[in-house]
Amino acid sequence: MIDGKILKNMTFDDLLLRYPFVTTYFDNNKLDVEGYGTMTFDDYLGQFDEDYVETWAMDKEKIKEDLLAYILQMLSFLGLKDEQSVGSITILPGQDKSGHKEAFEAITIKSGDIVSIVGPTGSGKSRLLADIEWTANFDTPTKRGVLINGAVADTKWRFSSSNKLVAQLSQNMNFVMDLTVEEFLELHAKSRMVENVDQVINTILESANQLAGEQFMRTTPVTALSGGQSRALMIADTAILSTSPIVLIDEIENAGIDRKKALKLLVSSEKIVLIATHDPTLALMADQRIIIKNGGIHKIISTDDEEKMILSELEKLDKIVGNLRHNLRLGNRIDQSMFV
Ligand SMILES: Nc1ncnc2c1ncn2[C@@H]1O[C@H](COP(=O)(O)OP(=O)(O)OP(=O)(O)O)[C@@H](O)[C@H]1O
Repeated sequence: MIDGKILKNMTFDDLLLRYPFVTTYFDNNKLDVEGYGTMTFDDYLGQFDEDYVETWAMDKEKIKEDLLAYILQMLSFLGLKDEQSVGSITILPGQDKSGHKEAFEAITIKSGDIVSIVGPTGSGKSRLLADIEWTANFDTPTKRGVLINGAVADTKWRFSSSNKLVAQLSQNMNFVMDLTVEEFLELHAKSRMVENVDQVINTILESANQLAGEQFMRTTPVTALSGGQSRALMIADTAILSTSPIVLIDEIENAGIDRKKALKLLVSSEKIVLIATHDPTLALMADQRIIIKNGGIHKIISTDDEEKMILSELEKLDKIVGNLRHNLRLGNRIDQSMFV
């Protein structure tokens, strides 16, 4: 949700990614923000000393208020206002496959949170994601309820194709159209009515290439992208251009993409990220994990310090496995030295 907090917490890079149109505000107000990407707006204003503020009659509070008002106005103009305002979702208990009531009161997930969903094959992980996508109102096989901002969801989320509550990143990302990466991103950026299409394409391409092992270019046809590259492209595109406040991921397989960076990119844009996974590294990257058993939510575990420590060990192991994979791909022999 948009309030003064974003000026305190978001860096310029984040602000520009989330609300690319703010560059116009900075230009109009003669604020030179070039080179301050890692700074927050509050910190940026903080560096103007009293003399400067007096000489130029700078009203810092007004600048902040106006920036927030500008963002809200632009979002409303672009028809994005409602989509931006999902601050939390709440899951209310239903029943498992045997009809037993789920033993929790309510699970609330806030924007910027990552939640993993684990459980045996066929236990109901995808079903939970589907309940969220459908904003279940005790009318799905699980009889769960899903609230948006603590209230029963507006039916617009269910039936509107432009007001998408959820962006899905599924296992298979096969492009069928004959477009280059640039053309694909341009189409998407234009449909979102962003101002600085070229800059947004650059940002997405840069982010995607940071996630993918093998680099690709603007001119690469989307049909020529590898599994990992297309996944990286879709993740960067979702984080930067999609206005859906919730991202549902049905397992990011290990297709050579940096999964930690990918999750970071998604949550940096204040999205709620839910990820169904069998992978321990991904499960522990989440702040909380939901354990599903026989179709019901069986337990909710917060990732504690010990698990976070184990996560960093797991990441080292993943690195070793990644290196082995790389060597296998290059046709090298595997030897003991690769295990350190
Ligand atoms: N509480 C429930 N009541 C009735 N049916 C359920 C319930 N939960 C899940 N199911 C059904 O069980 C089947 C398997 O569930 P689902 O596909 O969600 O499993 P999964 O954990 O995602 O499996 P996998 O790990 O193989 O992807 C689906 O048909 C789903 O609709």
